[in-house]
Amino acid sequence: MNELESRVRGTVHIVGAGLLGASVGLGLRERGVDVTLEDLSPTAVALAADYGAGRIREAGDPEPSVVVVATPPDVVADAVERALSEFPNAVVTDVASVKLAPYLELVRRGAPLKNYVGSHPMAGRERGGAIMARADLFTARPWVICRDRDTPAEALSLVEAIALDLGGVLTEMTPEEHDRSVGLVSHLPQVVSSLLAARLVSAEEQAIALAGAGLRDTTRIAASDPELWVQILGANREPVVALLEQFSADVAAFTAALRDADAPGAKRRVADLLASGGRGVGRIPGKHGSSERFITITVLIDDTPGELGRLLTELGELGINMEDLRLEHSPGAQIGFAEIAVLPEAAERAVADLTERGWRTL
Ligand SMILES: NC(=O)C1=CN([C@@H]2O[C@H](COP(=O)(O)OP(=O)(O)OC[C@H]3O[C@@H](n4cnc5c(N)ncnc54)[C@H](O)[C@@H]3O)[C@@H](O)[C@H]2O)C=CC1
Ligand SMILES: O=C(O)C(=O)Cc1ccc(O)cc1
Repeated sequence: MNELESRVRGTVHIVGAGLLGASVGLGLRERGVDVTLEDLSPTAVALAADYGAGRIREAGDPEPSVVVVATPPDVVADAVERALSEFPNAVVTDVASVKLAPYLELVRRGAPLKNYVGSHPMAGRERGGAIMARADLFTARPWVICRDRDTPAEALSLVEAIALDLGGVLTEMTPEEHDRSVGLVSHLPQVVSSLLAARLVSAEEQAIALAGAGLRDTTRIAASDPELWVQILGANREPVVALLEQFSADVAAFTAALRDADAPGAKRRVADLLASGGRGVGRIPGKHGSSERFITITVLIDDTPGELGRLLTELGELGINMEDLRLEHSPGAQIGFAEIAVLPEAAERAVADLTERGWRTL
């Protein structure tokens, strides 16, 4: 294995060896860090060890310098409290999707929180378990750190070292700021996506057959684990309920305007609401963390072996820097669509060069 340098000193112990725990373990192992694993489920911990996320912790192992709690949110406070008492010299962090409820619970129990620094990597997948883990899950993704006024610098820097080793982009917030923010950018989208996708359950087959990228884009996260999300939403209900109430008011205003679309001013209300959606999308950070937008060129590719490879080779030959790539299949047709994102200034030349080489673009 080609080992990279690590900023982490000592052993990292991971409690909860599922998607997040095993991904942290895999990334740190790639950098040569000594990682030990623990899970309530013997199968889960053995799986994570088999995938290379670390070794199962045994009696007599050295005390870790850092403990990463990656259990489901409802037992995070238990696991953090236990780690703080079992390893009094270690820094304990967690990766739970909510930050205020576990923190308040730890305060309520009177846990010694000097060595606890809550954190949350903004990266995940729709399905849990070590089998879905990836060493590069956190690359270029925000990693929120909730430090306290009393957090010692060494404790903070150990948690930051893990986040940075895994390619995360550090962001400091209070637990309240964190929960309000993820309520908007992660929890509300989850509910909206799930409810939208739920409309499809009883839909006619012929309607579903017409579905394309628009529906897929707006429902991708609806396939997420309901059990995890019941916990996340329950723990962050206050901000999420407020956001859902605002969202419901928007839906009601939109519905009223559309119902009376011929009334004076109604078309403008519909247009304004749609346009504000466009402005919102424009604020979502792009691949490089800025709100720079790319232009997507769609290239038609025959559904034959090697066609995509040929396209990628030719893009390289033409010196076209691809910022993102997505593949779509046309239902029922022997054709695929390669959606290539490029910088706006490169788009015109890319289309011209590809067309000259015989590619069909949309
Ligand atoms: N799934 C996602 O996309 C993301 C999840 N998170 C957070 O990461 C944490 C873990 O989530 P996932 O890895 O997706 O779940 P997961 O279900 O893949 O893994 C959780 C693991 O914790 C184990 N576990 C449960 N209770 C335990 C206990 N008391 N002691 C030790 N192990 C225990 C389970 O057996 C399981 O293997 C959650 O707090 C979640 O909010 C954070 C970012 C993204
Ligand atoms: O799909 C996405 O945008 C995600 O990155 C998913 C996700 C789910 C839960 C989290 O706590 C953080 C991230």
